[in-house]
Amino acid sequence: MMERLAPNDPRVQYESTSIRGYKYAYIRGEPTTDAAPKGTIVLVHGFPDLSFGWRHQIPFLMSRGYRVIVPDMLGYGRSDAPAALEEYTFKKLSGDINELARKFVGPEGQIILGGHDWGGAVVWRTAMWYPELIKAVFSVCTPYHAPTQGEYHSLQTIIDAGHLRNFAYQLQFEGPEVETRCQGREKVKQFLNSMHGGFGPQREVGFRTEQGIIFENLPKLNRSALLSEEELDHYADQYCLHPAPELHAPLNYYRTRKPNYDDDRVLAEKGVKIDMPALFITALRDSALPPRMSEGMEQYCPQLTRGEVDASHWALTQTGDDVNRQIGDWLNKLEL
Ligand SMILES: O=C(NCCCc1ccccc1)N[C@H]1CC[C@H](OCc2c(F)cccc2F)CC1
Repeated sequence: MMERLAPNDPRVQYESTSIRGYKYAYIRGEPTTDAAPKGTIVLVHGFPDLSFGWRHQIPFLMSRGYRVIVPDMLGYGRSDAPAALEEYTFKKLSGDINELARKFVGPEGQIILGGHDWGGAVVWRTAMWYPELIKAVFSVCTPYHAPTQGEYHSLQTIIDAGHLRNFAYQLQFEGPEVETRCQGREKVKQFLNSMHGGFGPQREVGFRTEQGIIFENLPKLNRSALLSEEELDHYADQYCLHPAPELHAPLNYYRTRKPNYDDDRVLAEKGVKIDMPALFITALRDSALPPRMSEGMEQYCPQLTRGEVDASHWALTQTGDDVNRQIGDWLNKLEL
C-alpha cells in the first residue's frame, strides 16, 4: 500500500488562492498513473484537523488517476482565520468549495467531493447548494442531516430534553472556555492530543463526548497512538500559525447553528435532496457520531451506498486502508 503523506511531503504541491477575500491554502496532488486523469476530487477536513488529516487518502487517490485538491478550511493552518462566526456558515463554506473547485474544473465541470467530520456536514450542504458541481459525494463519519422544518431550538434545549447526549461536549465548544484555556503551543498540542484519544497512566482521558475537555488531565496524557511525534508536532505548528487564541476560528464551526438553521430553511422549502451518487462510511466506534445517527438517510439520498469501518472518530488514519478500499470500490462503480 502507498505510504501516507508526511508533513511537507514532496509528492504533492502546497498552493494557495484567494476566495471571498480570504486566503485558502490547499494541497494539490496530481495523478501518478500514466492513464488520462479520471477527474478532480476535493476533500474537506473537520475539527480539530487540517488538509493533512487526509494524508492516507491523498496518495491512494492519486494512484487511482485523480487530481486531489485538499484545502485547509477557513480558520485552519495556512488559510486565513477571520474571527467573525458569520464567515463559517455551511452556505458560505459551500460557496468557497464551489469557487475553489471551479478554479480546476471550469464553469461547466464537475468534481467528486468528500468530507470527514465537520467536512462531512459541509459536503452534504455543498451538494445541496451546488448540485450541478457535484458528480458524486461521500462522507466519512458524518451522516446527512435534513434541514430542520420546524422552529429553532438551541443545543442546550435539545440536550436538556434528553436528546443528542453525544453532542453535549459541543455546549462547552460553543463557549469561550476551550480557546481561553488552551493557548500557546504546548496547551494547543495537549488539546490536539486529547482529541486524538491520548490517555494518562491511570487511563485518564482529556476528552469525553458527554463532558468535553477535561483540562486538569491534559498535561498527564501520553501521546495518542494515532499520531507520530512528528505528526503531532506538525499539527501544533500549523495551529500556531494563527495568533492566540489559536482555537477561536476552528471553534467557530460550533457557533453557527442558528445562521445555518436560517440558511437551511431555503433548502427545506425547496425540498432539496442529495440526488447524485453518494457514499456514507460510518465509524462503528465514533462516540460523537454513532452509527444510529445515520438511520433513515436513504430517504434523502436515493443513490446511497453505505460502508463501515471498525474505527473511532479518526477513521481516516486509524483504518486508512479500509476507508481507501471502500472509496476505491465506489469510485470504480461510478466510472463504469
Ligand atoms: O464535533 C465534531 N468533531 C469533534 C469531535 C471529534 C471526536 C469525536 C469523538 C471522539 C474524539 C473526537 N464533529 C461534529 C461534526 C458535525 C456534526 O453535526 C452534523 C450533524 C447534525 F448537526 C445533526 C445530526 C447529525 C449530524 F451529523 C456534529 C459532530
